[in-house]
Amino acid sequence: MQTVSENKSFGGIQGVYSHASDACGCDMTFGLFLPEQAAEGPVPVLWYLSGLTCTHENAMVKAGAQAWAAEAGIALVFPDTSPRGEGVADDEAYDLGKGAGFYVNATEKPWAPHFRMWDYVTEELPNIITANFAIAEDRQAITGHSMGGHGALTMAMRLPGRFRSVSAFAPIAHPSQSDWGRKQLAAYLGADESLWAPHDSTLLMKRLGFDGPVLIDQGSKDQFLELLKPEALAQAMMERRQNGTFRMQPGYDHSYFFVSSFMHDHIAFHAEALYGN
Ligand SMILES: N[C@@H](CCC(=O)N[C@@H](CS)C(=O)NCC(=O)O)C(=O)O
Repeated sequence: MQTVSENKSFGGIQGVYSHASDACGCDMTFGLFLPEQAAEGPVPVLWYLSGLTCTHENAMVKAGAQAWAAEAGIALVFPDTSPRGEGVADDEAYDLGKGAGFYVNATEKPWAPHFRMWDYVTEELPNIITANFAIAEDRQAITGHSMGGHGALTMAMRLPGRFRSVSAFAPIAHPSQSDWGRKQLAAYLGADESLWAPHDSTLLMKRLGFDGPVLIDQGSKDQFLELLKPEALAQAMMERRQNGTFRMQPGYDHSYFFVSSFMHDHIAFHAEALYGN
């Protein structure tokens, strides 16, 4: 693992690190904020998964999360959204290929050799951060924005016991029924839609739910509402009687101005779950 940069931030350190990834078969870069409490011993961690077109950097510089994470004594991890590098397949469209890994393990050409973001985020990167930093493995929570909200929700529901709480900002909530989903799941996983279901939060909510608290925020003026399908997830949460809160936030769009407006709420929500018994 190489240190790309380390900057003091709110008493802690905002680092950027790169490493050779076995899962993705290329070099990967991630951001990690460690609060100053990490000097005393392992701290809880909140994963933040980003959306389409993002790298590790967007949320790290625009979500305004470090101040609240420092206050709560929580580390933040900002993974990249896809494999990178010259030998990695890509598409001209912004919503497929690089910057659009959709947090799945691709099985189809030309994506299969590198696009293994599910394994990267759920297996390889957790091992790297717990081996190298003062992170409490038994106190993890996860959140994300848009495609990252989709990743956070699917990981939380499919890995019971891993995360104490899950939240999402404007998640892609029902990708198997959306143009933000059908195209990508077909490209990465093939035409058999039964293989898409484990990557659809609405279907997972109906089938599995989450054994912990859920918080979803969605802007009412989000320009991608028709693609995100928040009402499908809200309905599934009700049907499941899921422990959770779904908030429509009047007037907010899809941007990081929306994400940063509610970041304090999300970190406080996760802190309660992470510091409880
Ligand atoms: N570029 C696309 C939208 C992509 C987009 O909105 N990406 C969101 C996540 S889905 C984002 O976080 N973009 C990067 C940023 O705002 O920093 C478009 O204009 O249609």
